[in-house]
Amino acid sequence: MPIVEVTDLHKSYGDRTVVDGVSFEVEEGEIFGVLGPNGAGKTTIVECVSGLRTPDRGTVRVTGLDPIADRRAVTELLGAQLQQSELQPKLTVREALGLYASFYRRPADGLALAERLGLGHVLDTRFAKLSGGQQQRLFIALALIGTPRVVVLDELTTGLDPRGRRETWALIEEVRESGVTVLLVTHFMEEAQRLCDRVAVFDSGAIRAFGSPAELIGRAATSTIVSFRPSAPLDPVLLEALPDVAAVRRDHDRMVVEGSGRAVDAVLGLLAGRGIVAERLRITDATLDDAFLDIITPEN
Ligand SMILES: Nc1ncnc2c1ncn2[C@@H]1O[C@H](COP(=O)(O)OP(=O)(O)OP(=O)(O)O)[C@@H](O)[C@H]1O
Repeated sequence: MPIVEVTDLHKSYGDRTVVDGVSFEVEEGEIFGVLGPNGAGKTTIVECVSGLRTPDRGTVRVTGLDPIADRRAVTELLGAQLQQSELQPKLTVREALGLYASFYRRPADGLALAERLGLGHVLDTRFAKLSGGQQQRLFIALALIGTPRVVVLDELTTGLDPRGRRETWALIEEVRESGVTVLLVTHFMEEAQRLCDRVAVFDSGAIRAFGSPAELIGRAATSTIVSFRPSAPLDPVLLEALPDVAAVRRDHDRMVVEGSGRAVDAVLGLLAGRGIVAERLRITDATLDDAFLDIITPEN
C-alpha cells in the first residue's frame, strides 16, 4: 500500500484554482520530489497532505488515514518542515527540541537527534544566533522529533550556501536510510536529481510529468548535448536535419547540438562524411534541469 495517496485533489483560493485535479502516490521508504515553478501549487499540495489545509475536493490519505478527520493520528506519523518556518528567536535548540517533543506520544530522544544532525555543540544557543545551516538542521530535527514515518520538507535548502546544501542532502539521505519516507519540495534540480527516487513536476496546479529523474531526462527531447569546434565551416541546417536532433546553436566558435537517441552518431557520421574534425569534442548527458525546462516550457 502506498504510504501517501492523493486522488483528484482540488484547491482554490477565492476564484483562483491553484490545484486542479492532482493524483499521485508515494511509496514507503522513497524520497519523492515535488517540483515546479513558483506558484505551481506545490506548497498547497504538501499542506493538504500534512493536514494544514482542507482540500475543496478529492482525497488525501496518509497510511490510509485522512489528515483532517484523523488529525491526531496523522500528526503522530507525519512530520513537517514547511516553507519559511520560524521559531521564537530566544528559544534555544534544547528548549525547541523539548517543546516539540512534548507534542508527541512517542518522541525521539531530542539530544541524540541533535547530535546526529550536528547540533550537539549548539544546544544552548538561541534560534536567532544559529547560522542558516544550523537553523535548517534544527527544522529537520523538529520534523523528526515525533519519530514520523513520513516527513515533508519544503524548500529546505533555499538560502543555504553550496556546502550547507550538500551537508543537508547527506542528512536527507540519512533520514531515508533510517526508513522514513520523504516528501521533498524543491526548486533545485540538482538536488532532486541527486536525492529523489521519483518526482512529480507540477505546473499551474496539475502534474506535467512523473517518474524517476532518469526517466524524465530520457523522455525529454534533449537527453544528450554534443558540442565541438568544427575544423571547417559547417552549415547548422545540416545538423538540424539529422535524426533525433532537437536544437542546434552556436556558442562562440563552438556548435552545440541538443538531441536524443541517435543524435550523437548522426552528428559524428555527418562530420566524418564531410572530412570535418570535431575539435574539443564534448558529449554530456542532459540533466534534470534540461528536462524540467523542456516540461514546463509553454509550447510543450
Ligand atoms: N492563503 C492563500 N491565499 C490566496 N492565495 C494563495 C494562498 N496561498 C497560496 N496562494 C497562491 O496560490 C498559488 C500557489 O501557491 P503555492 O504556494 O502552493 O505554490 P508553490 O508552487 O509552492 O510556489 P513557490 O514555489 O513560489 O513556493 C500562488 O499563486 C499563491 O500566490
